[in-house]
Amino acid sequence: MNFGVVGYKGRMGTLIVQTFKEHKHNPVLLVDKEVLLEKDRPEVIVDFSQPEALELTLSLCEKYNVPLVLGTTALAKNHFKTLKDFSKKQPVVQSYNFSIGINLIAKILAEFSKNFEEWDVELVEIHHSQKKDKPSGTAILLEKALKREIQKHSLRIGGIPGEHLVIFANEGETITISHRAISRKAFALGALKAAEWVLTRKSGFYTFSDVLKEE
Ligand SMILES: NC(=O)C1=CN([C@@H]2O[C@H](COP(=O)(O)OP(=O)(O)OC[C@H]3O[C@@H](n4cnc5c(N)ncnc54)[C@H](O)[C@@H]3O)[C@@H](O)[C@H]2O)C=CC1
Ligand SMILES: O=C(O)C1=N[C@H](C(=O)O)C[C@H](O)C1
Repeated sequence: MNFGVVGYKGRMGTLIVQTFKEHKHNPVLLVDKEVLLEKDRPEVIVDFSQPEALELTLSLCEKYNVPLVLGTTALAKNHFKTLKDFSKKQPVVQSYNFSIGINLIAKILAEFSKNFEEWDVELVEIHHSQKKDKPSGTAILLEKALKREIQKHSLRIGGIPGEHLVIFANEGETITISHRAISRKAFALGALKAAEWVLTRKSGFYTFSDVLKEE
């Protein structure tokens, strides 16, 4: 497929271009701050950048009439509204975490949310010191899965690609559900799976769990 990447100079953008190329896909549209390289028409656009880029990203999706895979975090309500409006025309896959492991944990939390009602719960998320937002998008995703408010603690140290711990405790015991991304490749491969999948879809707003459901 011919693909486009917004944020192509970043940690994730660089790896997405590399990973997609390894799977024989061609980067034809590369976008970053003050850079727009248009070689050909993309069939899908992948955005791992900053929320401020979303307007430009959606205008490019409109221009080429193509779907979007969106990994950018720290989106506000108005961004979701714009995305949902756009998804009436073209499919959108949005996820704050494109790893298989986190999406499995979200499924477990959703399934057992009732069993944990009487337990205390807090979440610790640990990321590299360059990360701009806190709490992480994944912390928000996991809170939504559990269907209750979670106290969140954010650490920004070193080069850690991403670690999340959901800690439950009652008077006599604790349960910790944890996930560590040991490489950003996990997210890049997830974005690739989503990009290949979204080409087979009609319009609609999807998450990465929808992509994984159909495997
Ligand atoms: N959903 C997921 O699985 C994952 C999501 N992320 C998210 O992806 C985003 C990018 O993360 P990193 O690559 O680590 O950050 P980064 O800072 O290394 O890269 C971001 C890139 O976007 C560019 N950018 C910023 N504003 C822009 C704009 N207005 N227009 C065009 N380009 C713009 C920057 O110049 C930079 O090259 C963050 O929101 C992060 O939280 C990161 C990893 C996994
Ligand atoms: O910025 C990152 O690096 C990451 N961002 C996502 C998040 O905010 O949850 C996903 C992953 O944890 C890495």
